[in-house]
Amino acid sequence: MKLHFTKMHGIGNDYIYFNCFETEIENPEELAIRLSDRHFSVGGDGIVLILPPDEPEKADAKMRMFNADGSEGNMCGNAIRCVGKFLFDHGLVSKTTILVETKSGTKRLTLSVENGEVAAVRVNMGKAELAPEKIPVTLTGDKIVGFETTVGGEVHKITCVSMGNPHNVIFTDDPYGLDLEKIGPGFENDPLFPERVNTEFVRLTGKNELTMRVWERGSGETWACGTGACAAAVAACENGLCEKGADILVKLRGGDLTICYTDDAVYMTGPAAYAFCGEVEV
Ligand SMILES: N[C@@H](CCC[C@H](N)C(=O)O)C(=O)O
Repeated sequence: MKLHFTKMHGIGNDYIYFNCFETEIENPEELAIRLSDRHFSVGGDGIVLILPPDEPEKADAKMRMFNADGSEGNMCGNAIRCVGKFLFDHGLVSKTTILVETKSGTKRLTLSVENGEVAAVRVNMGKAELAPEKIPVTLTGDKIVGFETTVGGEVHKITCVSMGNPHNVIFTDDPYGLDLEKIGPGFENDPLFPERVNTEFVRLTGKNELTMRVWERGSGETWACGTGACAAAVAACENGLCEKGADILVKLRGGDLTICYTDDAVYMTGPAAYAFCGEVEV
């Protein structure tokens, strides 16, 4: 059986998208593992299903995302911008404010359309959760901010944030000097994080400007992570490095995102792009 796919990326965080308004995908976990392989298949950081909403009166579409190891993520910031662009370009919605159901709640997307093209997508990513049990991280207290502990076999100051999925933020002088392939798995699988964790390695590089790399649970190093950029901005504000309520420029391997952290919600703005489309035998 052949499946039509669209490969899209949000600043280099690339997923294989399936239009599930038309096609039913069985066993997405297994498909994610198979198709994400960059040597023997399409290649990507995982797969994303664009589905009809569970509650059509309340949302326009639903998204499910699967990491390259087949695990399902609750939320994906870069993918949801691509989903917004896909829905608009394929006539599945004809408006620029779109509601998309995810495993971590319904998110509101605002599309900036210039000459018929989606130039950028702003997403209300919901409230950042800092309570340890919401991450989850096996530490106690109201929040874990700049807390010194052993993780991945070494002592680090960690800041933990949930953006629907778990994030652990480390401030470091030289994110690009780190051997993430070597140290990433130690963070991801540390018993401090019972559901594993995404880890951001972040440096303050200007006023309200951060430079980061990310090691994602289930996919390894990716060129960008939308929820990770939000977590980095939240952590920077909580550690007194950036301003709450201001636009924070987050520079990732594949490009830039603008993040704004408020008490009620975190807002993420960035691009979404097509790479190619095709058919794959499954
Ligand atoms: N790349 C994503 C996050 C994908 C999910 C993550 N690896 C998880 O399992 O928590 C983003 O852009 O937010």
